[in-house]
Amino acid sequence: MAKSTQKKVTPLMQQYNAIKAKYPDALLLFRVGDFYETFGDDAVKASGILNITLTHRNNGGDKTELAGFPHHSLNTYLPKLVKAGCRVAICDQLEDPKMTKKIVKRGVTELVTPGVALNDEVLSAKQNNFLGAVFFGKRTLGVSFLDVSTGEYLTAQGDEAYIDKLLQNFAPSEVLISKKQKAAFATAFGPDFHTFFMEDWVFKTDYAFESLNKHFKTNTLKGFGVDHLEEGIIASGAILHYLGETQHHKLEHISRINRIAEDEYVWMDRFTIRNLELYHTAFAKAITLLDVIDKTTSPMGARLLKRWLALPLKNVEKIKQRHEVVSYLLQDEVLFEKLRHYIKNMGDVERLISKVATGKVSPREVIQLKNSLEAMVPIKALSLAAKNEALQIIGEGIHECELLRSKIKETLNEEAPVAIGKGGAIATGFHEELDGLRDIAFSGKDYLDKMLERETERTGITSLKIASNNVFGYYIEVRNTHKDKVPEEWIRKQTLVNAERYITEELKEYEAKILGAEERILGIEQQLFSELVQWMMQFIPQVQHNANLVAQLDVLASFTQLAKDNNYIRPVVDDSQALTIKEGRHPVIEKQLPLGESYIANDVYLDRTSQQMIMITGPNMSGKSAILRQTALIVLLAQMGSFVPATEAHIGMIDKIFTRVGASDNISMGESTFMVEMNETASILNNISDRSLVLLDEIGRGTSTYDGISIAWAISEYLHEHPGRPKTLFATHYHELNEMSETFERIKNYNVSVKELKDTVLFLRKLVPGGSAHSFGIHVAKMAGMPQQVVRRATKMMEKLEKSHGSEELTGKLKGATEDEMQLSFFNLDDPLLEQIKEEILHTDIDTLTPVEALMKLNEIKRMLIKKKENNTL
Ligand SMILES: Nc1ncnc2c1ncn2[C@@H]1O[C@H](COP(=O)(O)OP(=O)(O)OP(=O)(O)O)[C@@H](O)[C@H]1O
Repeated sequence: MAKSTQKKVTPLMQQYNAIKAKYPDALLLFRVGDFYETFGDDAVKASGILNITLTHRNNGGDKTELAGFPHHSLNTYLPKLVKAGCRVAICDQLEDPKMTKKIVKRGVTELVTPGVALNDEVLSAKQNNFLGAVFFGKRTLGVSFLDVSTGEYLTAQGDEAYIDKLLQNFAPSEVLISKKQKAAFATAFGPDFHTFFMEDWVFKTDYAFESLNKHFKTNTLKGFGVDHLEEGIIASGAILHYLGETQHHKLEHISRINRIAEDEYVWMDRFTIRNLELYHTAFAKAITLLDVIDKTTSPMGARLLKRWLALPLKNVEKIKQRHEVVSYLLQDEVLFEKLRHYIKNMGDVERLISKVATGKVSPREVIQLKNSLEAMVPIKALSLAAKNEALQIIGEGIHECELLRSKIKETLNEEAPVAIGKGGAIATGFHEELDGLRDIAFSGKDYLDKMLERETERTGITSLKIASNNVFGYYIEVRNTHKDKVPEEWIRKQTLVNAERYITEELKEYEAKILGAEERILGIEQQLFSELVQWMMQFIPQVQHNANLVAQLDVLASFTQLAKDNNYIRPVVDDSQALTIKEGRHPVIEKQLPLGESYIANDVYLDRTSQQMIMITGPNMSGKSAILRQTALIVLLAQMGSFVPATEAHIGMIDKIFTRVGASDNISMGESTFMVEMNETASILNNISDRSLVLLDEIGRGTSTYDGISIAWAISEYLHEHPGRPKTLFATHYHELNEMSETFERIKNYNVSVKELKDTVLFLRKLVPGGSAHSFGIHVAKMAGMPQQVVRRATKMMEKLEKSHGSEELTGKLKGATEDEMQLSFFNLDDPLLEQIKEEILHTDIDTLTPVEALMKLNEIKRMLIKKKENNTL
């Protein structure tokens, strides 16, 4: 393309080149007549993604690639381009080609990017589509999220782990970053986000505060409770700037900005969210918790449920309120069914009202909005009548929007079309002139018949005919036999062999009217509709408020349905410190068991005084992970306000949930699996509180057995001795860890029971007190279909190993290591290298050392020792 500009270029291509130069990183859809065309590299890309024909046009001697599609197919093709990750600039004709002799004026009217989309085909009903921005400040990081399709605008700031967690929760489709911080972002959050880099000056404090105040028409952001979040606001400012750049200027629906209040929600880091498979899984087809619990019937409800799942509450009173509502709805079946019925019939009010704000709403959608608002009237009445405080509060909050509804009703036709240009949007009786024009345009035949009748009677001519043709327009035809009866005022237009054609004053007027009528009808309809939409803007906050309340009702009704369908019970969440779950089940696994099999429920009890840590041993596949995860999921469900899969659950409020799975699948990231595992674990050890729930699954698995056991032992010891006394479940293959309960009083051993048959094991999946004697990996290998030969050989090898390296030997050593013995013997050696190591350790300030640093140091020492060993053997 660049080359072609130097040669002789057509005016159209000159215009194209000028516009393209302004949007170099976007795919430009260039409207030419009835088509959107793409040229050059854009054409190659578009034809590949859209599977449309790529042709060439000879452009001043240069061959330029060309691919296009009809303009009315934009809704089909645009989503495909955006979903493929393209930024798409839509360049339209800004004037009517008929009105100009020169080249039509064109300009970009919208830049659609993955994070800024309003098109229903690009959006998914059940999911928010967030645009994110991240700013690395000197003290802290700022983050902001905006869903332009719903108007939700959020900000927060905190350390890297917190921002990481939020990015995971809100899963933005696009993240804005300053060009200068490109590398910092990639290092901190990895390569998985769709990013866009902007000039550094956009990320400035003054500019951000100014932009937000200007947008909200405020002098300060204090009213939103975000004015102290400087880094967060910088990120939010970048988002507003980006909206301007992408030609999104109608943003009335973004009426407030909210702080994501970190302290109100249960902390879960990204590993935990991933491990618990809350809303995404490692395998695309696997079922998530969200899939199982989502019984919402409105898109707003579905989106809010995901938010509640990502941000479970810590406030015991609020949690209780939600449980109250579910209890109430369970017991008042009639109310519940009615509420569900009305919510189900509701459109996506939140997105509909955003479309009003952005001026992209169609007449049919306005009718949908009205119908949804009508459904809110009974919802309000039902909620108010309920004998439940939380429901009543919701009922009180719902605006009936009567004025809005009646105005829409009187303005629009109930059967309004999808596009205003199709006509018939405005209701009959709303606009006198419009009605008159419609009469003329649509009841023309009737009018002419009446005129014919009148003129026949007046003139006494029996064979009169009124018709029209392209050349002469409307006329009255008189056969020659009646020529003498023609009134004087009729003007002759055309003479035929047997007849004369005339025009009358009335017919002339009628003709003028009818010719302009259709065009005029469309003009008036368009104007009335845009006046209506403009007028509706004042109701945006009310409608958004309603949408939010209905979303809450929908989620609470969804919890009710879930409890009904799956036999969940009401948990007790309070400020106590213990966790009691009786006959708990895994909400996802229990739905996936083969027909005829039932889930084996298990009890779990944890507290800070007698049973702080449970060491769960058991063979592979016995159900250890399931017990760990179900415990976390039950706590999560309870604290988001849902009932839980158990027969009893008493939960002393949990403020943080950590889960770690050994040897997770991060090998592809390049770090050694073990190091990743240790990094992940270290971040737990640094963040635990006295209300934390820690789940460790096979930690230490990523290294050799001895290393693994030592690490697992050290971590357990640390957690036991930590003043927070976090409640911990530790699943492990290493039955050697059972020895710990002898030394550490709050560690208790349990195992997932199995029955050993002649040469196989039967999984009973029951958690019972006591450790297990050995692991059963070989049995599982056999079950998995390993050849007999391999299984036999493995059994032999194990027997041999157990004889020569009794596991008692190892645990004995480990226990001994807690005394000073080993350290003394180590430091007594007077080798120069060991002397160096000794100095190194003595100069280490243990109080300020993080667990990761400790591991690095240990690794360093190990390397020195290995080197020495190699030198000695040489
Ligand atoms: N309580 C239960 N009732 C019925 N089936 C269960 C139960 N617990 C687990 N299962 C089934 O057993 C499978 C293995 O469970 P799980 O992954 O928890 O075992 P594990 O002991 O952690 O194994 P590994 O040590 O190999 O990780 C599950 O996928 C599930 O299908």
